[in-house]
Amino acid sequence: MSIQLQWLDLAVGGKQVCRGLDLDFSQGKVWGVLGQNGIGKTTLLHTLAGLRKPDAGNVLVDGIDVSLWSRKRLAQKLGILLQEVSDPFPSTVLDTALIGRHPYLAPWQFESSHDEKIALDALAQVDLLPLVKRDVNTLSGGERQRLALATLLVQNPDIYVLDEPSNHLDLHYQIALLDIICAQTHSEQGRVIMTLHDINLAVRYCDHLIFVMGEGEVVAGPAEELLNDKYLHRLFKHCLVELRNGDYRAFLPG
Ligand SMILES: Nc1ncnc2c1ncn2[C@@H]1O[C@H](COP(=O)(O)OP(=O)(O)OP(=O)(O)O)[C@@H](O)[C@H]1O
Repeated sequence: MSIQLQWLDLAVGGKQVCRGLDLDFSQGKVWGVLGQNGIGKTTLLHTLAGLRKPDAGNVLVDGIDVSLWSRKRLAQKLGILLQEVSDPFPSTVLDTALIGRHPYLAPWQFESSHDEKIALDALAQVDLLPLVKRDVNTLSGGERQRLALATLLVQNPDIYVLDEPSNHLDLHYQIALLDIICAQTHSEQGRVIMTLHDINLAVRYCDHLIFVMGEGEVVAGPAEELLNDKYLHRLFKHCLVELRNGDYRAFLPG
């Protein structure tokens, strides 16, 4: 499946996020969206997932405007991790993970043992099997984030749109979960598009980057073309020092 932005204009809260943005996500597998707090990264992600209308231009999924897809068909192709999840109703960890199967069920159809096996496999991947019967409202922040990512694995879309997937996760789970999610791009259609604040996670995982600079300016391209002083200093409004050890690259605040 393909996803493209065509002449996208987007503004929120009086701020221009992008202007005339053209982008074809088939050029890369794992895309990182970076920029300062409040610059419009979440707004951009919500727009490309069809949760918000652009001011002008289009988001095309398989060549069709995202607003014309049925939510159910779109959910089989594209899954989004929101920055904050809320659980207004009591639900177990397993029942929450099973929500990922809803795009594949008919109305009023109950989940089968096959659906449950898919959910249990995903919960095992994020080390939540011991907690399957727990109420989601009792989970820690990191456990809840692992459950949200497991629910997306159950949904199994081609395109993962992730708003700060490393939120609440300790170092071990940041790497473990991003390894699992990025491994989903092995198929021809597989894509990950994620906002990140940690430049070193972006260096580690992203082959393409989108820098949201402010006042409508967006720079996008292969990571190796964008990871340089010219852009990073402007992006972070802070000087960064680059460390290299063979192929390993890291950036520290100067
Ligand atoms: N409904 C709204 N009304 C007014 N302003 C809004 C609304 N929604 C978002 N904003 C503002 O739009 C700007 C962009 O918000 P957005 O959540 O896209 O930023 P972000 O780059 O994801 O930020 P962060 O890194 O802090 O998560 C922010 O200044 C936010 O306060």
